[in-house]
Parts: sequence; structure tokens; C-alpha cells
Amino acid sequence: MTGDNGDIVVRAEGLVKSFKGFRAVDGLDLTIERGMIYGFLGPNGCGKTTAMRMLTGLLTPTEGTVEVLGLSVPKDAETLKYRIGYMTQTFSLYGDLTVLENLNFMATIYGLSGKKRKQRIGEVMERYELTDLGKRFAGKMSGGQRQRLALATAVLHEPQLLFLDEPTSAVDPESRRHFWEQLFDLVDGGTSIVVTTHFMDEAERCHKIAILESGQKRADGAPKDLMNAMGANVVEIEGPNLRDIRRHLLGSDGIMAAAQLGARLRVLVRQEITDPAEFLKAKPETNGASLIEQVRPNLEDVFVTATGEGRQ
Ligand SMILES: Nc1ncnc2c1ncn2[C@@H]1O[C@H](COP(=O)(O)OP(=O)(O)OP(=O)(O)O)[C@@H](O)[C@H]1O
Repeated sequence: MTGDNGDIVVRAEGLVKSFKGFRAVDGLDLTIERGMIYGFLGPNGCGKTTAMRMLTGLLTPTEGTVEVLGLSVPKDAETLKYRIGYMTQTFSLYGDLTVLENLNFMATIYGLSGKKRKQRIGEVMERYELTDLGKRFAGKMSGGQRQRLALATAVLHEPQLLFLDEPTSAVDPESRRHFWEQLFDLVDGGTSIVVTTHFMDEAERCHKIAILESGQKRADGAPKDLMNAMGANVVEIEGPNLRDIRRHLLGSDGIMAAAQLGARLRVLVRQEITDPAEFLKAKPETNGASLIEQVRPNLEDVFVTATGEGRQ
């Protein structure tokens, strides 16, 4: 399983990681194409980090095969190290080193020297707004600044493929938006990106996603395609007693899930039911509702239908 597959940057088959018999990743198959942002979406503990660590060659799979950029992993992990970037959940920066010292340290690890080293450090400092922070200790920076430095160190050696593990968990919404713009700039420049997240809005920005649960892939594809292919219709209900309506609906035939969003109850109705709004209007518990209307699905609905919540 070697040789550059051109348009495929990651191929994993039957990937398993067991910790003392517990399967944190449980039979994962992945095909990730070049030039896209591919997201792993799933709750805490579903195996996103473990899967990513196996793809980067840092963790040896218990079972299965992994090919990244045409290299067999973990066998060729040392060669792969120079072609990928990896930004960990904790950003892996040296808090008692300055911005410049962190960048120089990473440059040494990646074997960048002389003119090239100086040029790249200058470039990333400018691109990620670190130029005025060169002498600042990483441990004394804000969450957003640390995130920018972590990204700068991860792309210093111009990797073809970038792995980002929950990169925006510790930053404010504005930094998050800005960070995603920077990711699209990187993709525009030819980088492929694999990112883990538990934020729906972030997953929706990915070209493709895999929804993970208990170490297994429940669904994958472009967010829009997943929404179109969802096995449910979505109806929103407005009116009094939404908590009571929810209690009655949950567990009744044809209802997959019901969750309150502000003044509305969002109900997932099985796709077999041809007119889901009429179906709900006919139920006695919705008598007092002021509005019952079918709405467009979103990624959270896909998540609910693909994972345990929707199968109960
Ligand atoms: N080294 C380890 N030894 C034992 N169990 C582990 C180890 N690493 C991870 N796990 C377990 O494997 C499961 C998956 O963990 P993982 O960190 O991959 O999940 P995640 O989806 O990345 O979640 P989070 O966002 O919280 O990091 C969890 O139940 C975790 O406790």
C-alpha cells in the first residue's frame, strides 16, 4: 500500500485502536481527497483525537491500514513528519519560550535553516499577525494569539496536509471566524486539511465530514448532501406548553427526536410520513400550538438522526 495516489491524501481501512480491550476507534474506513477541508464531527470521547493520532503516525493502530500522502503509516512516519503539520488540542507550545523562540525551535525540528528559515518565520509571523509579538512568551498570550502561533508553527515547513485537533475550542467566536478564513486561504494555496470539531457550525464549513460516535463512522459526505439524504423531515412547533408537547411526542411512533430551541420545538419526523406537518397537527397534544411548519434540515438534525439520540 504505497505510492502517491494523487488525489487521495488519506486512506484508512478497518482502523481500530484498543486501549486494554476498549475500542476507542472501532473499524474506521476513510478516504480523504486532496484540496479539501475534511472534518471529524463527534462528541467528546468518540475517538476523534485517537483517529487523528493514528493518521499522523504518532499512535500505532491495533488493526487496519493507513496510507497518508502515499506513505504507509506508521512504517513511514518519519518521512511523513516533514510533509504534514499537526496542531494539537492543547496547541503544544512552549510557554516559557517567546513567539520567535517557539518558531525557531520548530524550524530546527523541521530542518529549516539559513535563508529559508528566516524567510518562512517572517512570512508566518506576518500572515498570522505575530510580528509585534516576537518577544512575547507563549505562556503569556491570549487564547486567540496562542492559536495563531500554533497554526504558524504547524505550517512553518509548508506541509501538504494539515491536521488540526479541535483548533478553536479555546477561542472566542471572532477568532474562530478569522481562523476559518485562514484555513480557506491555506486550501487555496494547495494545502489539504483534516480537522476535528464538536461544533456544528464549524463542521458545516467543511467540504466533507465524517460523523463519529463510539469510535465508528455513522455517516460521511458533504454537509449539504448529508442534509438532503437525511432520513427525516424537520417540523417546528410554536405555542404554549412546549415542554409537555415534547414529553408526549418523544417515544411516539414516527418521531425520531424533539428538542427545544428558544420559543420553538424542533421535531424530527420519520421520512416515511408524507406530510409531517399535518401528521403533527393531527396529534391531540399539539392542539394549542400557534404554528406548525416544516423547515429545512441543518447539520445538527443530521447528527441527531445519524447517532444514538435519533435511534432511541
Ligand atoms: N491512552 C489512552 N488510554 C486509555 N484510554 C484512552 C487513551 N486515549 C484515549 N482513550 C479513550 O478513548 C476514547 C476516545 O478518546 P479521544 O481522545 O480519541 O476522543 P475525542 O473524540 O478526541 O474526545 P475529546 O474531544 O474529548 O478529546 C475516550 O473514551 C478516551 O478516554
